[in-house]
Amino acid sequence: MGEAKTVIGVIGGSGVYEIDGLEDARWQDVQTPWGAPSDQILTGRIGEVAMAFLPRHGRGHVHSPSSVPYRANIDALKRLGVTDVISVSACGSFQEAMAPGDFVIVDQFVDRTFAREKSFFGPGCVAHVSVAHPTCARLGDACEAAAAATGVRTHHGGTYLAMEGPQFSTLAESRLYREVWGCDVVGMTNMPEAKLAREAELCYASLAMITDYDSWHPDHGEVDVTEIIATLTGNASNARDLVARLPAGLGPDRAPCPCGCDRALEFALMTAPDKRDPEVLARLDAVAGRVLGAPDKG
Ligand SMILES: CSC[C@H]1O[C@H](OP(=O)(O)O)[C@H](O)[C@@H]1O
Ligand SMILES: Nc1ncnc2[nH]cnc12
Repeated sequence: MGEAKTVIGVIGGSGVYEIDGLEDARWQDVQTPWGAPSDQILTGRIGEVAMAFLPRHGRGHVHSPSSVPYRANIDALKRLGVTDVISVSACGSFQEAMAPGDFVIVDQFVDRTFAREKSFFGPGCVAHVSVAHPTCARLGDACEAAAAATGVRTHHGGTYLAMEGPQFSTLAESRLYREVWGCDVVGMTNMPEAKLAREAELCYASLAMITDYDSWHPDHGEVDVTEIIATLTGNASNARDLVARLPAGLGPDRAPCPCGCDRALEFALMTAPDKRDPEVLARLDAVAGRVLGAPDKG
């Protein structure tokens, strides 16, 4: 058996609709059993490492946080052979020290979203994976090393409050998330994305780009899109710079994930083999193919 190869998937959030330095670049359609992804996927390589880039909201920002086809996006990346997913996201900050322009390598989430499909599994094939540690430490460390090379101030570790949106938080919510729940950043998209990546046995790291102080900060007033776009315009190139440095850090040859992200389904399937629905199994061919084996053609 050949050695496993790294394939980096990048999900670009608000303000990040392209990546730099890609050779042999080509936009391609990817079909999935969960519908169409947010857009075509840009594939190519940086040096010896294969890359796949997907703009989360689509080019031209056509999807709202609630309408992003999260399952199709993760399935499509898995189908392309992606092993490691870097999510890039614009976020509000709940911490004075996490200032607009900074990066945060997020490692925990509070999921307050409620109007999204959150699992690949369900009736016909039930599974329960652990998301106690929802991000990959190895990939997070690689992001931190790449971030250090960009020179951007970077905070290692932080809790991301995922809200449904599309409206920003009320002042009372902003204070609750900051003062009572102790969250560090707020955004609208990393859930269920991170949970689905875990179900698909993909390593997942989240790079938050701080764009604002949400609404709690007495000196900064309430957040609005104009402020966010102004910050993104000045800083999105830093995220692209970080992404372009990742392949050199991760390298082309891939050892099994020390955190076990790539084996998340090992003991997760609950439905007895003779009770599993063949149609449901067929939809799981990419995300759970490793544990389910080839679908039954009969
Ligand atoms: C443009 S402001 C709100 C918007 O920006 C963030 O998107 P993403 O996480 O994809 O960078 C936030 O989650 C909202 O969707
Ligand atoms: N303050 C904020 N709340 C939610 N999502 C955001 N994305 C960027 N800033 C945000």
